[in-house]
Amino acid sequence: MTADIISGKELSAQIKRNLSQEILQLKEKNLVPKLVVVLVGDNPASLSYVKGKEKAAAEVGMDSDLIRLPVETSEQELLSLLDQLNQDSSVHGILVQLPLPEQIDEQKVIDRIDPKKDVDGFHPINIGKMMTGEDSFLPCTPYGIIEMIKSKGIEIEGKHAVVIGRSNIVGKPVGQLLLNENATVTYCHSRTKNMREFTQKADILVVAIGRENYIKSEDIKEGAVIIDVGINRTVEGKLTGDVDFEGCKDKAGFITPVPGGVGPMTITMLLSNTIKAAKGLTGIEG
Ligand SMILES: NC(=O)C1=CN([C@@H]2O[C@H](COP(=O)(O)OP(=O)(O)OC[C@H]3O[C@@H](n4cnc5c(N)ncnc54)[C@H](OP(=O)(O)O)[C@@H]3O)[C@@H](O)[C@H]2O)C=CC1
Ligand SMILES: Nc1nc(=O)c2c([nH]1)NC[C@@H]1CN(c3ccc(C(=O)N[C@@H](CCC(=O)O)C(=O)O)cc3)C=[N+]21
Repeated sequence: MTADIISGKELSAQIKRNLSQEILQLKEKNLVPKLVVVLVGDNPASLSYVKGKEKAAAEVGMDSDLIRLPVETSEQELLSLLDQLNQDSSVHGILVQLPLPEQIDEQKVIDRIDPKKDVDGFHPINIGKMMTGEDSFLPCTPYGIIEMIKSKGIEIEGKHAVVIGRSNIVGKPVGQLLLNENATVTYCHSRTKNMREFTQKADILVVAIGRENYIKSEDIKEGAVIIDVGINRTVEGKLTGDVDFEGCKDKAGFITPVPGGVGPMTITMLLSNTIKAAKGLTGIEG
């Protein structure tokens, strides 16, 4: 079997065309959705993601601002900035790039963002609503993954979905969204024993660990849907995922590449959430 490759790049381009149209309509009603990204410090990987977000916002005609703060910024300074952005009615979406320097408590920062502007979907209010199935901002990476699976007409209901990784930003919420879609969900993590027994039974396998080539063809089931979230840089400086793509592509039914897979979808869903925030805050519809 040769897997059907789910291109996040192509699906993103399609979705962004629709988002551009929607923004044109909002602009006719004098609403220009605006995203503000806050980056503390100068981690090169973070800077490169943040640049990607700005570029994508410009592509769809959205306003965006990047606020860069020095690495020694105090927690109080960042919280005060968030209070200001929460108050500013021209700002619809706020994203604080993670990870933050160690003097800053990440959870305190996330908790301070107005849930109506929380386009990352990390605020406890939005996480709670996601769990109960209420309308909310869905975390961008998990949201993008569901859209990728659905774009291929793959049925999620009744499937055994296995998620490797249990971070608050990827693993936990992607399992919850798969559960909301009526999959049977298993989480694996660093304390899981005999992980291969789970991965080999997965109809849908989501890998979000951060280790190059961790999942190999012998770990997966024939015909499975393989979603590779990992972003790793090889010693040669190339981007690569957590899955051995070459080894798995002849056994899987569907597989996502890195780059060009989940990453671009994360950014696209961020744009989609920002439009949703702009509409929700102003009551203006496209
Ligand atoms: N494409 C995209 O849009 C995005 C990609 N990423 C990438 O996805 C990857 C994961 O990110 P994130 O969730 O933030 O990472 P974290 O480091 O926060 O979490 C990693 C998770 O993987 C688990 N884990 C680590 N090693 C193993 C192992 N050997 N076996 C089983 N489980 C293991 C950890 O388990 P435990 O909890 O027990 O420690 C933890 O739950 C990274 O490569 C990151 O760069 C992240 C966000 C967006
Ligand atoms: N508050 C917050 N929200 C996030 O959503 C968030 C974050 N912090 N911190 C870091 C992670 C990581 N992340 C990525 C987004 C896009 C790509 C992406 O577009 N990757 C391209 C490659 C980009 C390149 O070439 O460097 C791809 O996979 O094709 C990757 C990773 C969002 N994150």
